[in-house]
Amino acid sequence: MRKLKSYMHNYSRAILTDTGVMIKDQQSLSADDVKNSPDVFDAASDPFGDQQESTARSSLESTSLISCVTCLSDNESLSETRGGRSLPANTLIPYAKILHARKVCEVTTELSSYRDDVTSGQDTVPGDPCAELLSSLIEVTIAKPRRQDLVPKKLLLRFGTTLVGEDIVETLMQRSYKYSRPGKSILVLVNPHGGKGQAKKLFLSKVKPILIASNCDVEEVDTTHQGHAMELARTIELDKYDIVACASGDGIPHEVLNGLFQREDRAEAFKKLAITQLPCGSGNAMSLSCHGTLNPTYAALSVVKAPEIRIDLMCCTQESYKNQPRVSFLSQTYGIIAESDINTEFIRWMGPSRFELGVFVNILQRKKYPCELYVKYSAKTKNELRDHYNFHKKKQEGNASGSTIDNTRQEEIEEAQFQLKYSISEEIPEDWEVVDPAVTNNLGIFYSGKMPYIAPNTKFFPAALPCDGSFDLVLTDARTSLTRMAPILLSLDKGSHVLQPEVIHSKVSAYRLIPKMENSVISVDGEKFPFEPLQVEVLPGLCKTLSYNGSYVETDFENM
Ligand SMILES: Nc1ncnc2c1ncn2[C@@H]1O[C@H](COP(=O)(O)OP(=O)(O)OP(=O)(O)O)[C@@H](O)[C@H]1O
Repeated sequence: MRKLKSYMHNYSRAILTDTGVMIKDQQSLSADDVKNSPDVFDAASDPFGDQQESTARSSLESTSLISCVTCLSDNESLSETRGGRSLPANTLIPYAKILHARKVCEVTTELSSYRDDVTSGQDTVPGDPCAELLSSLIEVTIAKPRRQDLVPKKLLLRFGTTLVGEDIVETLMQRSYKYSRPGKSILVLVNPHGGKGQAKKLFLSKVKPILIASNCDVEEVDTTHQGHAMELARTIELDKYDIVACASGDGIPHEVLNGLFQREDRAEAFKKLAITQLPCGSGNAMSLSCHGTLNPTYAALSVVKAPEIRIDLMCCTQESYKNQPRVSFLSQTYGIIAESDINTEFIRWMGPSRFELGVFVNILQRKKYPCELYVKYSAKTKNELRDHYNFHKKKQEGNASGSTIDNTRQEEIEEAQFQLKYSISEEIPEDWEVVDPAVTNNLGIFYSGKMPYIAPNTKFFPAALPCDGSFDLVLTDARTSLTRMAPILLSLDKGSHVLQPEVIHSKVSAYRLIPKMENSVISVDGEKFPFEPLQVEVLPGLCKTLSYNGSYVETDFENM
């Protein structure tokens, strides 16, 4: 009894605004109300189901509420508290940080022991002030900033008298899920070896609480071996899930997409499931590019809130697996970048800097990676590329401007969309062009990609767009002087390396790469592939994923 009564002392009055919930002031039941109220508010268990923090600590609760809500405010001046235990008036909780809302009486009906033991099955007593208050209180779960992370936090709010009960909850949920649908069913694939063995811990301690607090159905499967995620994706029950979230690096989404690609009902699979990443690995380009973060808690919020978008995939064919092409969502690379990624596995303990070290050493050595390269261009020159980018960016913004997103609409995907236009066994098509052999015989970097960020502070493909039916190709000549290579490498964080005259940057829809070396590395989505000719073509709009702003993270390419 003490627990619920003391909790009730600390609800806040609030109003809905256009951008969020505004806290007006803190309220409490009068001592008389509490004293005279029947034991209808007695609860043996925590009425708000918060197992991590007991409501017995409610005297501390108001303090933590203060810090939580003030942290949510964008405006520092709003964070001043008035009068010790009160919530700061005029504090705004943005809808983007509201995970769930429900009426408190719904919470209490869940406490069957409370109802049965205390009320003997009776409904609330008419005229009882506490009961009336209870029926007007809303439990709102928010994602509260705590240090670097977000943690779920429950608040008890009473809204203005004109909108009460169900309407408030409905309005709150609609505004909080403007671009998404609450309560999604998520299959989480955790690679326990991902991220230097931290992935499982990160998922359980940081991600899962946010997904659960958002009322999502979460099923978790640990991958037990290489290729396991691919096997799982081949047999996933499509009706059961909305999202497959990979608590891993980029390796597990690569496997999931390939598992789905191998299904007989792949059109249905790619239509139904959104594939996303919770950044728990060492390479987390998908999360960086789509959720705009490496922090698993912020990515979890994005998974819950972000709209679904369609992105192009790239389909790879090599002689070794000619009859079963593989899909790539991120990149293919040969030369310096591939060697720096794959051949530095032995210094994995260094984390992402091992890659930079590898690139640096290879560039210092002016190592070259001769090849033949044939390309089907979408935009060959830098000017053409800019036009292509501007056109597709505008088109994409036009599509997204339709205010709220219709979550019930499923884009049709058909088997014909999986059929390749080109075969690696056939001659180079007539409308493809050969890249100047003077460059390809002295190739330094070969990197083709579909997402802007490949690592933190490495905006390698700043002109990448989710669904423009093409992908970016970046090439350099190993003969470029070190004095010219240095500024190129140093501008990778801004993405302006592609503007340097020594960097070849095009948009392509297909290519064939024929290495002219005995031994080197081809890497696809960070995984080592056979060292033999590689043909890649775009498969437009096949993959459904989640992206926090309805596109990739902003790269500012148009202003470069
Ligand atoms: N239980 C397991 N044991 C060993 N390897 C596994 C296991 N589960 C998945 N893998 C493999 O681990 C590889 C890397 O996975 P992931 O991308 O999630 O991790 P990572 O830490 O980011 O590694 P990377 O640096 O390769 O990106 C994948 O090829 C995957 O098949």
